[in-house]
Formats: sequence, structure tokens, C-alpha cells
Amino acid sequence: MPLSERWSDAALERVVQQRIVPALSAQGFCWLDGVLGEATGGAVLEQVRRMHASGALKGGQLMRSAPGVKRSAVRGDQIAWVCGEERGCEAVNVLLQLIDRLVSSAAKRLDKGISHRSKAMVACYPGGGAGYVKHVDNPNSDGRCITCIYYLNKNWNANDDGGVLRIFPEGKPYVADIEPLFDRLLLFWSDRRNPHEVQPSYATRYAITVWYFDSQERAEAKRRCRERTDSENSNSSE
Ligand SMILES: O=C(O)CCC(=O)Nc1cc2ccccc2cn1
Ligand SMILES: [Mn+2]
Repeated sequence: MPLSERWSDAALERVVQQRIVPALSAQGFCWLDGVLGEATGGAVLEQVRRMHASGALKGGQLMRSAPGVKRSAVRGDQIAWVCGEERGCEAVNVLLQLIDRLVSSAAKRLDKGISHRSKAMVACYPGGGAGYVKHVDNPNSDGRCITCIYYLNKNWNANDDGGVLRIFPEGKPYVADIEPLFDRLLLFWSDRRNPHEVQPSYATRYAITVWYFDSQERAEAKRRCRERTDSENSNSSE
């Protein structure tokens, strides 16, 4: 089935209204399977594999690291940031445009002012136990509102390969274990409602992540940042 038919406006609205909005409202996260289909999903996987083989993926930076803590002990991913317009990212761009449509429609129904998103972070956990310790994507209101992760891993068996994304929904007595399966799209609130970790991976694990910004929270974060910079400048010039 061509993507245009799979994701007609009517089909998209149905998924947003019946799956995404209720799940985000009730539990704070939602995943969809069979998002792009074998052909387009496979094209995205091929493009990510090429990026990995070309050495374009580099060790991700740490936000804040304790002295002496090895980066890979905190996060073992190798990443590249793409906007989707780059040569060799045409299929990635198809994915990003679909996620944009889904999030834009969901934001309207959730009365969220989502203004824009980050570039896409293409990530590879190279196996050998690489993972990502428990963390919150946006713990301090930096503007990031919804995290969307598209997984690309065919024939993934969590018992052997690990790499499960475990979400610890705030205040809930349960955890959610999400396997990074091919053509799966996961969405969740980026703030403290959803601490999560990537359990050690023992096979190459690919994912593409984008973050959508709440316009008001982003503007507020930028204002605080400007104020901090201004006060640091005024202090240093005294
Ligand atoms: O691959 C997955 O299942 C999720 C991995 C994950 O949480 N990645 C991640 C990556 C990040 C990179 C920069 C800043 C914050 C970040 C937060 N989370
Ligand atoms: Mn994260």
C-alpha cells in the first residue's frame, strides 16, 4: 500500500484521535507499529546503515558528566544530526514529514502550542552492552515537549539482543518495556513524567529521534538563558 494511501488525512486523523491522543493523555506515551511499511522503512534503514558505515555517527556528548565518569558508561550511542534535506536522507525526510503531520494533529487536539522541532538525531548503539542510563530528556523546562523515536531493528530479540527502552512513568507502579522493533514509532512526553533508560544492547541498534518544542516553554527557556548570560556578562565586567 503506497504511503499516501496508508497515511491519507482521514487515516492519520483516525490514528491521532483513537491512539495517540488517548494514550498520551492517559499514560504519557504511545507507540505505533507498521508506520512506514516494509519498503519505505527499509529505505530509511538502508540510509542509516550507510551513514553508520561511512563513519558519520560519532559518540554523543554528555549533558553533564561527573569528573572521571567514562562517557560510554552513561550513554553508549553514536549519533549524527540531520535535517533530512541532505543527500542520502530522502527516506529519512519522508519519515520526518509523517511524524510532523502526526504531532501537529495531536498537538491541536491536546491544545499544545508546538512551534517547531529539533533536527533528527540518528543514533546507533553498537552492541557490546552499550546503553543509556536512566534519565529525563527535559528535566528543567528547556522547551522540549514530545520525544518521538523511530526504531529500525529487524529480527530484534530482546532476550538475546537487550536494548529495551524502559520507561518509568512518574508515580505509576509499573514500568513500560518497549522493544526497538523495525518500523515502530514511539512518542512520549519529554519531561519528568517519563524517566527512561536504554538497557544494554548486544546487537547493533538503530533509532531516529526528534524532539518537538512547546513554543511558550521554549520562549521562556530562551528568556531565562538570556538573563543568565546578561548577568554573567555584567558580573564579569565589574
Ligand atoms: O533509543 C532509545 O530508545 C532512547 C535513547 C535516549 O533516550 N536517547 C537520548 C539522547 C539524548 C541526546 C541528547 C540529549 C538528550 C538525550 C536524551 N535521550
Ligand atoms: Mn532520552
